[in-house]
Amino acid sequence: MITGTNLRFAYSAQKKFNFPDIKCKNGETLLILGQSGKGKTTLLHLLALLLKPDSGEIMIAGTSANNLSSSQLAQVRAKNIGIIYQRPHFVSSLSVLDNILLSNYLGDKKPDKAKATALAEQLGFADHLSKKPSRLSQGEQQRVSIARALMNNPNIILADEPTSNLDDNNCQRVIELLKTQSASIGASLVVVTHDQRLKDVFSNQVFL
Ligand SMILES: Nc1ncnc2c1ncn2[C@@H]1O[C@H](COP(=O)(O)OP(=O)(O)OP(=O)(O)O)[C@@H](O)[C@H]1O
Repeated sequence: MITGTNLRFAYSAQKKFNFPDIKCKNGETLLILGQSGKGKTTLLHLLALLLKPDSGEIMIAGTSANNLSSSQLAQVRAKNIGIIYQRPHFVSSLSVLDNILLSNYLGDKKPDKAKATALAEQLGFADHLSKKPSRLSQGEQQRVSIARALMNNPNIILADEPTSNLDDNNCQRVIELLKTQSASIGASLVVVTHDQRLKDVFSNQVFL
């Protein structure tokens, strides 16, 4: 479960955010909708413990992130959270498969090639596993980043605009996969987006 309570964050005196409270229990989904510039990525990065709020509290699996050191925050993140970034960051010299397996290394786990291959098949990019990420289309890269986020069976999956580069077919496929995967491992799934196509497929919603 992840909660964000009374979260405030400012980039500057002019750019301040006061976010609504967030709660997503294990096995549940939450859609956070907002137009461009409303702070969706900022909120997701706060929930991912990549940014520190000026006030308020984030609780991850019953532990408050307040007062944790940077190395403790990194540990909580690696153990609990799978993040799908708005723009995927890959190691360009590694293959798609090795980029996915990096999650296992970073999470202190043995590389699980069978799982990476199974996810690639489910997400429709199994033919590209040996290629360099730069040879894939944006939509394909987005699906690779989803596989990478799911590799360590996270308790919490945070997705930043996971469907924005996808056509309707792939949009449906990706959302189904995210929902099925998070339900099967009992994870909380939090999606931030401005993609109105997702409005009807998530029952819990928060608007920024
Ligand atoms: N590092 C930063 N320093 C200063 N301002 C920033 C920084 N990052 C984001 N902002 C500003 O904060 C606001 C919210 O940005 P954020 O990326 O969270 O919005 P968003 O809702 O995700 O937008 P989009 O849908 O366009 O990605 C924007 O006006 C942005 O310019």
